[in-house]
Amino acid sequence: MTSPDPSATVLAFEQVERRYGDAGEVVAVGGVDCAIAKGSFVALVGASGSGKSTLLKMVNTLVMPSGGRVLFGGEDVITLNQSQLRRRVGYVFQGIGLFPHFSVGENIGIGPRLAGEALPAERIEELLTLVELGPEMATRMPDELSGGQRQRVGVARALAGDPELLLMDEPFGALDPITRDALGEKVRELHERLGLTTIMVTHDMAEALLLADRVLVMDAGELLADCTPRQLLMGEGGEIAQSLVSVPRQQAEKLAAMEGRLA
Ligand SMILES: Nc1ncnc2c1ncn2[C@@H]1O[C@H](COP(=O)(O)OP(=O)(O)OP(=O)(O)O)[C@@H](O)[C@H]1O
Repeated sequence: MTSPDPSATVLAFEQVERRYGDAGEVVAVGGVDCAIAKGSFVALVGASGSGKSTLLKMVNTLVMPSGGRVLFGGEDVITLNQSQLRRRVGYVFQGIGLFPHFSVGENIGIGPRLAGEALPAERIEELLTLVELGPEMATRMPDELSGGQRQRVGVARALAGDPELLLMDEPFGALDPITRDALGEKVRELHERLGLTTIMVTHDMAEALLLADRVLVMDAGELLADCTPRQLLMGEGGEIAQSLVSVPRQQAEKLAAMEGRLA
């Protein structure tokens, strides 16, 4: 496993804030400070509405901060060339977001195409292979795919520009648990193989503990905990983080108790 390199910060949030409403009364993200090391796989967890998506969207400027800065490779993202930024940052959207009237191959190549470059068929095939889909999928339409296959296409599309950073917003939310597990492991393997830095938003603490090497917990726009899975399992991170950890823990305990009764 490639270990994260704490000496090389690839992404830094400096007092990042995003407010909504005429008077800025809705605080979606309220002053987040955090540095992400090159090569790390970070899970961003927290209740619905805690600001996870907003924080992620400020990295590739889909949302602009109301205050503070997001630095990518040491530079403020809003000063970077936007099409280059979109190439360097792969984004897997919540709810997949494939274009229904474009084929799978066209969906995968949409980022480079918007930047004026057509992806060759071999590259599309290579990207499909990376996510374990056959080359024949390139000509299919999104509604001819299963949810898991669509999500694989979403990952292939995010990887099309050879990104340094992969952002995933609740990528496996709508999938059955078996497909979800398989895709999670696939993404972790691609993270290692392609030398990526990855941030994944998830509601599922078990998924975060199993896949990530660092877990950030958000609540009401604030970063409440920044722990390794081991630290969380040892009881660190505070009350809200521990209430999230207690969900998979109690499930595991109930299953173990059932197994005990069956034995
Ligand atoms: N465009 C917007 N206008 C007004 N309020 C917004 C807007 N986008 C987000 N918000 C508010 O900001 C807060 C954080 O939203 P955000 O989508 O970042 O949360 P989240 O943690 O990603 O939630 P979920 O897990 O449900 O996707 C919420 O209260 C939300 O209603």
